[in-house]
Amino acid sequence: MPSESKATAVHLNCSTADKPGTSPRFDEELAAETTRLRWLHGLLTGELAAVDGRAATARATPAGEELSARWERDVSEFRWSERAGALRAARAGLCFGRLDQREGAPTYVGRIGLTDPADGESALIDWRAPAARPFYCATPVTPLGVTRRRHFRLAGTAPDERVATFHDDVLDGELADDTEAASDPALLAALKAPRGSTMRDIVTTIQAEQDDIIRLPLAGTVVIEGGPGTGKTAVALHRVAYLLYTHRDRLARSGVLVVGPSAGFIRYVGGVLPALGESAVVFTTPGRLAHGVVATAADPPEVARRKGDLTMIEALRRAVADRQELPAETIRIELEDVTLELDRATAREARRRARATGQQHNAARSTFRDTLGRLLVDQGLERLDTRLEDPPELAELLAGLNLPEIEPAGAAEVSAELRHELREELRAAPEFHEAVEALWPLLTPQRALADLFGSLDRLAAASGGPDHAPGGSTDPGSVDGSVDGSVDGSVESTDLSVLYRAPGSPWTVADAPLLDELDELLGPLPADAAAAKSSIAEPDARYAEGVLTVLTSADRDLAGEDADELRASDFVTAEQLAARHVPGVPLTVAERAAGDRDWRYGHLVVDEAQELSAMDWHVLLRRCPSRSITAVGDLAQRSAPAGARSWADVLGPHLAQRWTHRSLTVNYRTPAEIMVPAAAVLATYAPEHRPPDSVRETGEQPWERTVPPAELSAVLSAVLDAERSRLDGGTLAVIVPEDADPLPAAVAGVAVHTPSSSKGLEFDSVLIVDPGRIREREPADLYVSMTRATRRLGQLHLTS
Ligand SMILES: Nc1ncnc2c1ncn2[C@@H]1O[C@H](COP(=O)(O)OP(=O)(O)OP(=O)(O)O)[C@@H](O)[C@H]1O
Repeated sequence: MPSESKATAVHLNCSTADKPGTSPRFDEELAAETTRLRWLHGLLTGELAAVDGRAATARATPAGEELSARWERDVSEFRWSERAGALRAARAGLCFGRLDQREGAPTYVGRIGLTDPADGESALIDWRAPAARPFYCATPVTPLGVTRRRHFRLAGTAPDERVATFHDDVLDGELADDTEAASDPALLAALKAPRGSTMRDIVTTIQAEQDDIIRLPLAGTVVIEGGPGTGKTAVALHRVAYLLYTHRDRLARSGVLVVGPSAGFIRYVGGVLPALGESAVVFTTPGRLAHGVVATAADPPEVARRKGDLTMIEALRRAVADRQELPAETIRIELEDVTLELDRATAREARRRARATGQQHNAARSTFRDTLGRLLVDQGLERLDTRLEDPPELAELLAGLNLPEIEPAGAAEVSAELRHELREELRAAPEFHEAVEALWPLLTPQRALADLFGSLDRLAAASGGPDHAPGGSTDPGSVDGSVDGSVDGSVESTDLSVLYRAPGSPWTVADAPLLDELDELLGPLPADAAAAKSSIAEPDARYAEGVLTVLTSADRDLAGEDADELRASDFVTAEQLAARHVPGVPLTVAERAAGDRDWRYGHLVVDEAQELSAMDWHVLLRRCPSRSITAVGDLAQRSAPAGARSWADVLGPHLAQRWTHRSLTVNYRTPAEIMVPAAAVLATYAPEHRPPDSVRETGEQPWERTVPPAELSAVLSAVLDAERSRLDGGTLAVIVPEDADPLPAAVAGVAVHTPSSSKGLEFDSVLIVDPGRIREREPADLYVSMTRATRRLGQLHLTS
């Protein structure tokens, strides 16, 4: 770009009424902006070619056997490929704004930062850079040095995009008018546009109150609360992009975990971060919190409440301790010359020693088995010794003869040999192994939980209390510690019988954190642990050690003097890193993190956070030791029985007072006409919550109709036909009660949701069938359903 046009700052006060063709001056400027946009595309194309070339060169570089060379090559290839990905993602809609300052040349704001190679000056500012902040925050009252902000509307496809039109906010002294958000044409155009099947990013129109939250510091936990449509999800996702940009060195390695309410929601929002050029993100749902399990079923409310309570942590510890049993009757093990008796005292001693190791249940089993074996061999030796002794009469006679003491020749050897024989025999005895399996079984979380919920006795033992000592015994002396030594029988008992269910029942969402907690208590099966260890080749382990050293020293540089900062080694061990590193397969952080239960993320985002139970939070926080968390939610939309009634209730036990609260108040989704009846529903069950203020009106009133069930099919068919014809490329959804009867064929081809599956989503047109039933079950569900609509809402009531 020639430098004089780069420096030109034409202070033309274009009103929002300006359109191409309405003034020669406007058209001239439009052409100049398009020229500049094309120049920026040229820069991007040039950088992309250079970066692709560097990635290819790095890939082709032979690194030999030298581990540090391999590390350097891999890092280099990864970094160049990452930049190439970000450049590609930024092509569409590359530059969307311009800032004219009181001094100096105008700056251009876009989806990525670009530099002019001719002079090394910044040609385009990344929207996340501090210099771009005035684009979102400057107001006539606080102009932040900006005299004019220009929003571009682009047309065409990259690299041939053009500026179709632009709109200026004049922030300069007397010329400035205090423009309301609602009169921002770029925002209104974005809000009026028909919705697609996936969420779009909002980089071009982020509002000041949203930008404030997006740019909050990385450290600490923030709860963002706001009514439906206030942009909580959008803000949380853009905050992730901002954090990855600002703290790339730290977060791109550890990744960010985003938890959303459903798989449908994740599909809906999953494209936003890739579109912003970010990939180090893992998405999951509460039903997937346990490794290897996808739980979708729901529990009855009282069961979900109980499962979501933190008392389950202690109950599960007791349930695991209960699997470390004493035999009800003495178990006899017949060996060749002697019968061994595995009685309660022997088992108790072996259990005491195994528990004292402090290891997880599955790892501690080998101590239990080996101790039991040793005690039984001792018992066998004792029994054989006694049997070999002379009868008492003979011993008396021999004593009377007063013969000199005869040293038993090689007694020690005889005993060692005998011990060896007994040990081998015991090792080969199936009864011994059956006894070990019965008294201290190897357990997966799934088996442990299914066994627990399928047995009233086990549930009683896990409930605690004086009558239910874990470990198959009411003998108080038998409760001698736990897997981690913390079960002492003193914790208050909880009646868990409500959790009983028929064996073979599907996993529920509320089971997921319990399975994860059990995973923590049980640990891997020894075979898995051994396999994981042996699969780590020696050079890979050394490679990982090297990586860890580099990362840790880089972290130290980043962390400065702050002793509270976590280092790479706080998150991973070299062994874990090696296990995650597959030579020759450069997995992304997201891929590696998603496949690793023990991965510790650098930041955690929880969407629809009001739905999470205390147990969900408990297991999630384990994945984020830095407690760098963004939680977004709305207590008025809570329908999960174990969800949050107050943020202090769910966060207090984990974070005490160490979290902050921010609010969003403007509804960018639901038009005012729809918010009126939605607010009326809210007032019936949560009058303490203020509905958000809609940013726009559409002039279209929501409608309601009552039909007899027999006519539902015909009415639905007619209504849906009419809606389809008005969609104009937008989206339509029917929302039915959670326990609805199958819908008539008329809805074929239309997205059908329940209130819970519609959480976090939005559609241009929403039709609610049988709202009375939805409300009867959970009034918040009706509020959620009504506020999914961006344009039209209809409700079909059924006569009883
Ligand atoms: N600044 C903005 N510019 C353009 N669109 C926006 C802006 N803020 C929010 N929106 C749009 O408003 C809609 C609602 O946003 P979002 O889904 O993030 O709200 P929410 O608070 O998470 O809603 P809910 O709690 O109901 O799920 C989305 O289409 C989003 O893209």
